[in-house]
Amino acid sequence: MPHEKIIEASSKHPKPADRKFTYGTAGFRMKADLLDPVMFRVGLVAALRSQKLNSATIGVMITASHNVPADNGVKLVDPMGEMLEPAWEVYSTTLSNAATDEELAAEYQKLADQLKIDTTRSAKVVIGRDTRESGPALLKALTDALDAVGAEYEDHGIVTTPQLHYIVRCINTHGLYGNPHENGYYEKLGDAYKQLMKAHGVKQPTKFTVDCANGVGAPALHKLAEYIGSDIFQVEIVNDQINEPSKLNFQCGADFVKTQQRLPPASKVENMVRCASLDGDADRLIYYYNDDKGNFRLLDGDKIATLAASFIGGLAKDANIDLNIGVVQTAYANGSSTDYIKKILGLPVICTPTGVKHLHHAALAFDVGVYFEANGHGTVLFSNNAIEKIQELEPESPGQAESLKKLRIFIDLINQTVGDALSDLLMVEVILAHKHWGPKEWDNNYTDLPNRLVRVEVTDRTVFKTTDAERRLIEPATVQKKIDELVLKYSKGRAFARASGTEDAVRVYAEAATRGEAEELARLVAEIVAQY
Ligand SMILES: CC(=O)N[C@H]1[C@@H](OP(=O)(O)O)O[C@H](CO)[C@@H](O)[C@@H]1O
Ligand SMILES: [Mg+2]
Repeated sequence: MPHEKIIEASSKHPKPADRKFTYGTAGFRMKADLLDPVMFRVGLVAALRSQKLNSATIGVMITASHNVPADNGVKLVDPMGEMLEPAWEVYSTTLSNAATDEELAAEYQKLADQLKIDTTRSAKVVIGRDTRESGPALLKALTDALDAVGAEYEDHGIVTTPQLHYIVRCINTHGLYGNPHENGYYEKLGDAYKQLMKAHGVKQPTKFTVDCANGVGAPALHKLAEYIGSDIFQVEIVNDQINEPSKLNFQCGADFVKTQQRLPPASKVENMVRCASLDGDADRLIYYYNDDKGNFRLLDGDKIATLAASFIGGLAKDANIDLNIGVVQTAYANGSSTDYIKKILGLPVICTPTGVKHLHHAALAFDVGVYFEANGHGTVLFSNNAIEKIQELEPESPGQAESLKKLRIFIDLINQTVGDALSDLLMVEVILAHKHWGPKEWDNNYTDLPNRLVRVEVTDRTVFKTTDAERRLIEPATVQKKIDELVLKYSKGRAFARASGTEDAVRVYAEAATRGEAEELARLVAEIVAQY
């Protein structure tokens, strides 16, 4: 029992008395200078998690995604590369809030006893971090904890968040999912892309621009592009200044483009050229372009989801294989995208609360579950049943054989563990090349309803409680009735208000038939919310 070692090591990473930490939607995330004690405690949790799961390898990713450079954070990755099991979010919160070193050691033992964990068995952890300056010091706090409890660990250095998720799954499937390192990731995705792009009748892709948010996606995309080769992947990489930490996510990246609805100032592109932006840890992707009149056009997570669903549905049809394909969205999805999926693609749509763990879980119900949040967080999940069907079906014609082969390769192209901006980028490029589409043709699938997302400061956001996948408020009691009355006044009007899980605010979303009505509906709903 490493009781004394935990106390001795923890004393180097004291918790401030006035701080309460919570493992939220995306792990722990805060100002980097507050994170040291949390990192130490997360190390203890990771070791316990591994020991609980028969010494399976657990991932620890040090990142704060699209947040400002002064922030950092940490999230745990479960053995199949998925998000941490929710019950362990609570355990992580409890350990992180132990007031003293002695209390921490006691809470550690209490958790081990409660979960019947043999703390003498081996614990295995792999670590990754993004490009933030605070990363190395936080890594030390983490490894101090792992050393105190005798855990084995491998530091994979600066990698994207999805790459760490991929590495964890590779290790725990003994290489079945792929070679458990960064180069294995490039080989797996790059080989799939090359095979799909060299298939019969595929249009050679034109050059496009990718904004890497001055984050870890930049070195990763450079390496991926080098592996694939410029003959079939012509990309101009911008905002790749990872050696200037203050530039991370600054005036660039997927979050900037989605929220500001404009090009990053540093991106100089001609009209009708497709562009993409990653976020700071490369787990979110947004496409966009300036149309022939120079107007900015966003191709967000909804557009990526509908493109993927349409292509996979078409491949399944041509392969004459019966797959239950569905799309998972949140309330933020544009109403036009939901209508397109249901009425044009003829596919079911499930709406879940915000947060990829909810969408990921819902997508598992399908043979092929396409899930994306509007902000570009998402992937495509193929169930084991679907993979077996695709692998085993005997084609009866050359056309069917070709489509089945593409479906099989497509499974390798997509990171099945978590939303992955680089994997999603390759997927979009493959689909556009197969359809001979540019951004305009893609955009023409459906037209977004004008919409507005507003951030409202309130006294206490926790009084706002929702139901029906966060689409309706149950508390404060009168608010939803007022929203409903307002919505009725607008053609194609829709609006909702929900407490943010990552910021101290309430978010209001509204859409309507015209830009003016959407803005007015959002403003009026925000005024109601702001009274609380
Ligand atoms: C409108 C919006 O983009 N909300 C984001 C944001 O959640 P909020 O609960 O809305 O703060 O952060 C989540 C974690 O990154 C992400 O899953 C979600 O899509
Ligand atoms: Mg991110």
